[in-house]
Amino acid sequence: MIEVKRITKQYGNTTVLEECSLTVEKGEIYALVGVNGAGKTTLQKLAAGFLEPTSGRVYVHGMPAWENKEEIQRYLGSLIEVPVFYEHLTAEENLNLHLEYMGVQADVGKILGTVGLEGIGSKPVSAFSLGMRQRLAIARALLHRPEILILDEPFNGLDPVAADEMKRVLMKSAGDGMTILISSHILGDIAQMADTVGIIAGGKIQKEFSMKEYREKEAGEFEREVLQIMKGGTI
Ligand SMILES: Nc1ncnc2c1ncn2[C@@H]1O[C@H](COP(=O)(O)OP(=O)(O)OP(=O)(O)O)[C@@H](O)[C@H]1O
Repeated sequence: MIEVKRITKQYGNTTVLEECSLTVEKGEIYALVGVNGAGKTTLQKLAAGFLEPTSGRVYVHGMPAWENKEEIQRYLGSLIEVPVFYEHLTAEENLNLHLEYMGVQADVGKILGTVGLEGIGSKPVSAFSLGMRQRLAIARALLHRPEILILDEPFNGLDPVAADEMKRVLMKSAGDGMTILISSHILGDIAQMADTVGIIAGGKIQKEFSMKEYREKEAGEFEREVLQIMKGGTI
């Protein structure tokens, strides 16, 4: 569903990604892990069609993402960087406007319930806490039941209960066939929910972990290996 093929991305003279490739299959949760500045957000923006690659291509739903950046939004839900809302409007009004923009219909009340914002009522978004904004952003990403979800640090600002609920929602969605590309610094979250974990370093995916295999290993083995790679060691 997402195919990153030998992508290079430069900002001016700085090369952030260099001949980077990865594939995310239908129904898979693929997690990107890497140190600050490794290029996780850049890669997710390229996959969402928000950035033009310097070279190489990303294919989403079989289409080159940048060349079809408007078309692919029908298949995509995304939460990348700080979500922007109409601050003076309620959660429901914001979601209804999003539906209008996407030209689709969905049950706004139901999705607000899914992210724990049921009964939020007439409070404007300007009065939301960080966690409430994050929940609303996840609701917006899920709203039109996209085939593909791209989430950059979606658990930021969520309390442990909300983060746990969100993980369950995402795992259920993937079980129903949704393809998810996610980034997170919280290795415990990643270990729990991802099918595949890609460590990004030096502009490339340095190692991929199949989590099925790691779940059968000794507890803590995954975290130990990831940290070792991120610190520049070898295993
Ligand atoms: N618009 C931009 N112009 C110039 N440089 C940029 C731009 N966006 C990102 N960068 C640089 O690209 C590199 C990768 O940034 P990116 O945000 O993709 O990393 P990240 O892995 O998501 O980091 P973090 O874990 O801190 O969120 C960083 O060195 C960053 O400074």
